Amino acid sequence: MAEAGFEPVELLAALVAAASEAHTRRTWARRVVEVLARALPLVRLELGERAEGTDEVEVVSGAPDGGAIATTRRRLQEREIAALRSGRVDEAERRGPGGRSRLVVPLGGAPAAMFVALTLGPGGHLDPRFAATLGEVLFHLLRGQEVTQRVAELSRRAHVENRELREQARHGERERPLVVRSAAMQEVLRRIDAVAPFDTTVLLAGESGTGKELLAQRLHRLSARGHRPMVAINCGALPANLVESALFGHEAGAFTGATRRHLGVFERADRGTLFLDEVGELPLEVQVKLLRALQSQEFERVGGEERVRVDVRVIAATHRELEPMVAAGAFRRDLFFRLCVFPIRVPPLRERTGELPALTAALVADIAARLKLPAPPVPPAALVRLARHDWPGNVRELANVLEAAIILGRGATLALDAALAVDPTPAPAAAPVERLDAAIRRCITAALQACDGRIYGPGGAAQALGLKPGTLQSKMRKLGIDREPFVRE
Ligand SMILES: Nc1ncnc2c1ncn2[C@@H]1O[C@H](COP(=O)(O)OP(=O)(O)OP(=O)(O)O)[C@@H](O)[C@H]1O
Repeated sequence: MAEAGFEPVELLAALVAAASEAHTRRTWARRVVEVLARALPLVRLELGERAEGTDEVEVVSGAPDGGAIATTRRRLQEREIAALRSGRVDEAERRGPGGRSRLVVPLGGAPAAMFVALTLGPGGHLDPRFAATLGEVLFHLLRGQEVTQRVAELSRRAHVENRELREQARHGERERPLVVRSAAMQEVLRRIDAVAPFDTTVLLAGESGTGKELLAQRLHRLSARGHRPMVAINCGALPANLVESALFGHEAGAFTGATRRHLGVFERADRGTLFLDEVGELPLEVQVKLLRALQSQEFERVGGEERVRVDVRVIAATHRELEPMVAAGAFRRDLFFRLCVFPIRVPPLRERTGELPALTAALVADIAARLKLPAPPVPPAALVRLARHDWPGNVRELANVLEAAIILGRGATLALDAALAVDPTPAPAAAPVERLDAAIRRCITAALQACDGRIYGPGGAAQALGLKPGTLQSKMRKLGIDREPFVRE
């Protein structure tokens, strides 16, 4: 059965050759349009798929001569519904000058969920029986395209996951064991361990350097996703125009310089954990996109139309108080509630100075090993010196000071005085206005040092400060000052 102007068998062979290895529906549609347009006066091709349980259809459509392929959603037309129900080709002709015909070819038998609609220009005609055969071929090509797409997707995911896990393993070698001694941090750990097995979103709030990322790593490791990657992004480290692409990725050509498709952290963390560090720094316009992605676990890459579906567990961290930001309109209330499902406050180091001896010992051992130097001993006087400091940069600052002290003492001694002398953090005493609690801390630690950690009795710290021992102890509790490092046998 030959059609005017083309050889059906050749047409079908050309379709199979062109469309069998298309990776996406859009490429598939583009290739089918190109081949059909060589044989028929094709004006437009639509590939429709009925959205389950609705009278709506997702349409991928394209026209010949390099016309763009578009994806839309619309209501099904009466004739399309009838064709899908019967599984039979429907042909509608519009008469008059420039009259066109439109064939709706159901795919996959009756009732069908998919169709291809061909709009043909004047003189275009397709025998309905040939159109039905064409439908069968297109249906099988489409199934093939879906398999190709799935295989490509699985291979891409395996590749990404592999890379992330390798990266994580490299990072893990450097990951410090968490040192926790104080009651406050033990409570933090209890909360982390309790929420870990669930996919609940966790918000870690605490000053910079308090160990939020280390805690997020523990949370991830203890979760069912622990063997998959945890991908971290610092939302404050990128200019606003790049944050969106860092989160959701971009397609090639999305903006100047985007030469290749780039996967964002959402995709890289698929089936693992996404750690959104410094979430309070997110620009408002990105906050709304983040909220949508968190709600639906779906998003579009920048410059792309394809919806990407992921399965991520989110841990967010902030050194800023988000609630005042919400009140000031700098952080979206809805996003705040989305993130603040299970908040955990990580106390600053100055509220848990009791941990200093254990933390210092662990950090000195860890840093010395990394520097390939012997670990110097930590004399009690060094601990006293450390306990007097306010640690605005928390454990990170402590680690930095210890690293400098190990280097300056060449691994033999801990050259703390020299290290603290080069500490770029302005000492509270040098600041023009000192915070009241910092000043009180200084007085108390100085008295404890002078009294060898003794509180009661004559020559005790309470007497030296002119306070009742009970009052001193309550102030120490409030400021998290521990007397242990000052005690001398
Ligand atoms: N409890 C702890 N035990 C051992 N090391 C710790 C502890 N807390 C923090 N650290 C170390 O201190 C440094 C800072 O920790 P981390 O990066 O987790 O803090 P953060 O709160 O996420 O900081 P930021 O808000 O600036 O990102 C890291 O080197 C980490 O290994």
